[in-house]
Amino acid sequence: MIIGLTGGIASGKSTVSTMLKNEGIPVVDADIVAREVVEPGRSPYLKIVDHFGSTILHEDRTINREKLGKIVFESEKERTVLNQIVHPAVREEMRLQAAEWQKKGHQLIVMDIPLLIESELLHMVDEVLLVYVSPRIQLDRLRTRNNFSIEEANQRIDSQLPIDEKKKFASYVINNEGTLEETRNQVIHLLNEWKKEC
Ligand SMILES: CC(C)(COP(=O)(O)OP(=O)(O)OC[C@H]1O[C@@H](n2cnc3c(N)ncnc32)[C@H](O)[C@@H]1O)[C@@H](O)C(=O)NCCC(=O)NCCS
Ligand SMILES: Nc1ncnc2c1ncn2[C@@H]1O[C@H](COP(=O)(O)OP(=O)(O)OP(=O)(O)O)[C@@H](O)[C@H]1O
Repeated sequence: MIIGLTGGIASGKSTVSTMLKNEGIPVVDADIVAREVVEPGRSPYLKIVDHFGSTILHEDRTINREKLGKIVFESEKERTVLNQIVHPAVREEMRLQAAEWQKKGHQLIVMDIPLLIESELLHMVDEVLLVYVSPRIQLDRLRTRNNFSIEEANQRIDSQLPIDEKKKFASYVINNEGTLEETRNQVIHLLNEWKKEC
């Protein structure tokens, strides 16, 4: 069974995926894969430099994610260009990684995909697990973690489907508004449920 783990930016996907990994569940993480496929020399990297120019590079020619982030979260048009370059490579690599885990005998695999619903990737997973926090908590945690102004944080939140809309697509919801211990208890409860199904 492949579980798609999703949620809004800074809702706690990485927090939950770390808890799942600690319980021995393989997690394929779209954010990590999206970093790997834009390493210098890879095809998406070349396309990004071609479109956005070398001003978005650090001196060592790696991508300056802060600069690129500023451009794409200020412009839907530029974000669409970046998504069209990066997403096909991310999807392909994630499929390969999930297949590797299946070959090793794992029956339960989690794919952590922030844009699972927006990018119409629901066909890649059997069930959707949403990590939920209220929009207020989401804004506060995002601002604190990234040191963003309200405007910068809202740009990123507004680039995604609102978290309350995402809830409608979920078969399971973890409420991450409380303590980490409360979240961990929900993770363990779900794992027990899934293990019965596998
Ligand atoms: C814009 C980039 C350079 C900013 O990099 P940065 O290191 O600051 O952020 P990071 O990659 O860790 O992403 C943090 C979060 O931002 C959100 N986010 C990232 N990309 C997007 C996007 N294209 N649209 C909406 N939200 C996004 C997600 O919630 C993600 O978890 C980077 O996010 C990127 O290359 N995005 C395009 C690829 C993508 O869509 N990744 C998301 C999973 S496929
Ligand atoms: N239950 C919690 N209580 C307090 N802080 C939390 C809790 N869960 C997560 N956080 C904090 O909120 C922030 C966002 O969490 P996390 O990085 O897990 O979110 P994410 O959904 O993976 O983010 P992104 O979309 O950017 O990848 C982090 O700073 C994290 O430490």
